[in-house]
Amino acid sequence: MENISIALPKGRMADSAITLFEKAGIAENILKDISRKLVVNDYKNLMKFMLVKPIDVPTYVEHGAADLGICGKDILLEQKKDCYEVLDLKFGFCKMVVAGPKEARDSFLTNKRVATKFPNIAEEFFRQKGENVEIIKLNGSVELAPIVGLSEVIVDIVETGNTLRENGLIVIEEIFPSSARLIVNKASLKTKSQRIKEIIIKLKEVVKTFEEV
Ligand SMILES: Nc1ncnc2c1ncn2[C@@H]1O[C@H](COP(=O)(O)OP(=O)(O)OP(=O)(O)O)[C@@H](O)[C@H]1O
Ligand SMILES: O=P(O)(O)OC[C@H]1O[C@H](OP(=O)(O)OP(=O)(O)O)[C@H](O)[C@@H]1O
Repeated sequence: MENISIALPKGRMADSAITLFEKAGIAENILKDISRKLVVNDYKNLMKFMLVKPIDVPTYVEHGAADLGICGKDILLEQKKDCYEVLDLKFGFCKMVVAGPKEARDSFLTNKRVATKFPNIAEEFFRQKGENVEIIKLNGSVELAPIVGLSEVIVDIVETGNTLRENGLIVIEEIFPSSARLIVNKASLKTKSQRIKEIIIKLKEVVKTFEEV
C-alpha cells in the first residue's frame, strides 16, 4: 500500500482538521504527537501528516509534497493553484466581505482604496462590478486601514462580526461564503487513486454527521 501525505492547516482550523481524520478512523493519535513537531507519521495507517500555515497548504499539494490538504475556500480562490478541490468539509465557516465605515456604504466614491490580505479576490470582485479601485495589500489587522485613512474599505473575512463591530465598521457587501475544503494533488489522484478515494469516502461519512447537527 502507498504512503499518503496530508498537509493540515495550523491555527484556528487545526483542531477540526485533526479531529476529522481521527473520527474517520483514518489516523490515530495525531493530536497527541503534534505540538512543535511539524511532521507526524502514522506507521500503522501509512499516513504522514504535516502542519503548515493555511496559506501554504495549496503550495504543498500543487507540488506533490502532500497528496492531500485542507484549507479554506478563501485561500483556494485567492491562489488558484493547480489541484483538485474534492470535498466541502463543513467547518471553518466564514464570509468574504467588503466592509468599511457606514459612510463608505452611503456615499459613492470614485477610485476607492481597498485594503486586504486577498488582493486577487478583491481585484476580481471590483473588476466584475466595473469599479476602478486601488488595492492595498496587507498581512493582518486589516480593519485598521479605514480607521487610520489607509483605505476607504477592506475586503476581509468575517465570522462572528466582532472585529468589525469593535472597530466601528459594517459589512457593505458579501462576496462569497467560505468553509474548509479537501484538496488533492492531480498526479496523486491517478497514481494513488484507490487509497485517496477510500479516504474521501471515510471523510464524507464524518462530514455528513456535521451536517446533521
Ligand atoms: N474568523 C476567521 N478569521 C479568519 N479566518 C477564518 C475565520 N474563521 C474561519 N477562518 C478560516 O481559517 C483560515 C485562516 O486560519 P488562521 O487564522 O489560523 O490562519 P492565518 O490567517 O494564516 O493566521 P494568522 O492570522 O495567525 O497569520 C482562513 O483561510 C479561513 O478559511
Ligand atoms: O468576525 P470575527 O469573528 O471577528 O473574525 C474576523 C477576523 O478574524 C481574522 O483575523 P485574524 O484573527 O486571522 O487576525 P489578522 O487580522 O491578524 O489576520 C479576520 O481577518 C478578521 O479580522
